[in-house]
Amino acid sequence: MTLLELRGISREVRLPDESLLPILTGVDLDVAPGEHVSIVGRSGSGKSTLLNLLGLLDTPTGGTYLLDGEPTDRLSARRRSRLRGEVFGFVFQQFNLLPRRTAAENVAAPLLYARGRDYLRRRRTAREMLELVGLGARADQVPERLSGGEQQRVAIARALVRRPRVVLADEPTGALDVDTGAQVMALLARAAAENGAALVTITHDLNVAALAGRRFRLDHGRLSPLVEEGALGAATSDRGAS
Ligand SMILES: Nc1ncnc2c1ncn2[C@@H]1O[C@H](COP(=O)(O)OP(=O)(O)OP(=O)(O)O)[C@@H](O)[C@H]1O
Repeated sequence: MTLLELRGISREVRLPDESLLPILTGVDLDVAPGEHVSIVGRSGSGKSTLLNLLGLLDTPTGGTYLLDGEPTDRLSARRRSRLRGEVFGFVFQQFNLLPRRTAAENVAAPLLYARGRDYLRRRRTAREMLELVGLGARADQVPERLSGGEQQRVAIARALVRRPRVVLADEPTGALDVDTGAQVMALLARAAAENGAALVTITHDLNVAALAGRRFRLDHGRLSPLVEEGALGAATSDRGAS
């Protein structure tokens, strides 16, 4: 069963001079439950636009996006918003933590909109998620007291706290040094797998992409499998341009 299915997706924007700028063109992508997919591409290739479409933060201008086999273009705004919170967890390059809240409060924040038991147990669940990312002892620290790698681990715990079926990670190691980034990425992949969540990582870093079971390359809005040595080499040379 396919969880996410993009068929011939395009996304274009209208510029002030009324011309249309294509950002994504004819994108086909399937993501199965629990699998890890990575998408590499240079700056401006459309990576964030694609991730925003997958996460129901944006809508395509052409093609079909099926979630659990259901076309997403027929969803009401209310159902889109609910599905976004239930199905997806997001990890961003800049962590996006609430500065005046503790790590535990940041992780519990998505559960403030939950109901019943999930809401009532939110503090305990948040601490369990912080244990999962190795930060149980730092639960009461505010973000500025944590290193960049630790802040991203808090963001990972927050992304997983509602048990999403898919984690969408946009340059999750982009603000970290190489070694910390590698550790955080390995932890993200393990934590997503332990929670049974699919993971879609977009990155310009081939080492980050290499952890995924299936890898794709986005080039000028077109998606293709990243399989050959030549393609890997070409993507590596993009790093300087990002
Ligand atoms: N609303 C918009 N209006 C005009 N241009 C846009 C809009 N959204 C995106 N773009 C352009 O589309 C291209 C793709 O943007 P996107 O943010 O998806 O790229 P990216 O691959 O994530 O880049 P980066 O790695 O630098 O974040 C860019 O050239 C961007 O300037």
